[in-house]
Amino acid sequence: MVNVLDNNAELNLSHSKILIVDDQPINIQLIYNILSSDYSILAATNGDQAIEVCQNDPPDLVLLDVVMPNMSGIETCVILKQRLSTAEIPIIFITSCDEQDEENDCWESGGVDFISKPINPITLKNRVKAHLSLKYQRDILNSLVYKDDLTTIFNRRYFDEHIVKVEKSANREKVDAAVILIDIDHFKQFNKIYGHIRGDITLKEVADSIQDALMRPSDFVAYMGCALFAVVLPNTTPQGAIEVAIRIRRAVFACKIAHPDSKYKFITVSLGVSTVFLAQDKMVPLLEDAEQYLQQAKEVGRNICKYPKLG
Ligand SMILES: Nc1nc2c(ncn2[C@@H]2O[C@H](COP(=O)(O)OP(=O)(O)OP(=O)(O)O)[C@@H](O)[C@H]2O)c(=O)[nH]1
Repeated sequence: MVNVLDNNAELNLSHSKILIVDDQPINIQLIYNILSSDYSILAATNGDQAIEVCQNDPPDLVLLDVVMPNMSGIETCVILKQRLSTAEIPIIFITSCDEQDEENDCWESGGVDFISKPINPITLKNRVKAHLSLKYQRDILNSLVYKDDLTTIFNRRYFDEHIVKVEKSANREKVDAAVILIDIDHFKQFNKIYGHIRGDITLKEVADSIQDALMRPSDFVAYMGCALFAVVLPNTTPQGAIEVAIRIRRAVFACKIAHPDSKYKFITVSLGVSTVFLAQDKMVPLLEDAEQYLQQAKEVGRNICKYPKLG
């Protein structure tokens, strides 16, 4: 069990990644010189680039210049806070202005702190360390609350809380989203043959192969209990979701975990895919829908994906 209140937390901060966002390369260089001996540094010279980096390679902290051409730091922060995959990244503003209005904008847009220019290296180092420590401790708490002990992937509680956000955001922004339900076939029999300890190891192996089949940082898989897994794919077309489901089915089969009582002779999974279509005006309960397709997959012989007809 990890000790959340461990005073040695700073030992782990050296793995932290910090994104510096400033339209002036000389300012990036200045901050880089102060922090690069303690942390890994990423850099972006405008808001669009910063958002792209946060989505594809999420940093532990962003140092964001307020005044930038095209998209300001405040606008960039608002977008990062709106998106599910980037909302939790702490943002410290770097500001050259000492007006109260700008300070208020920094807080209101979702920043956790701000540092005034000219930068005092000691202040920068201490603020960064303080916010990384907070994030580190929050990550540990989240992992205790939201991770499944056996499989180490997300648990049912995480799924329940996040599916609501994904469904709402898909309907509000009129983007696609999908859920894939995955059930291990004839697992009762597998436990009977090999025992529960081997069964547990197999659950972990299946969880790992599903996780490895997911390519985007915003995708996630949760263990729902009873050999059932749920994958959530925000911002994914129905066609894309079906491709992921097929990839998962193949990945699990490719593990070649012997199962003498299966007609395929190896552990297989059945999958049900449910999708929210772009611009659809009614809310589709993704989980219930996926459950029906999973049932169909079980009925037609297992080791298969079932999904809605594409229009
Ligand atoms: N080893 C192990 N087994 C578990 C765990 N949780 C649930 N199971 C077993 O997983 C099996 C799930 O069975 P079901 O999904 O109902 O049925 P099945 O035998 O897989 O058959 P089909 O799903 O119809 O292919 C049950 O036998 C549970 O006891 C666990 O944490 N560890």
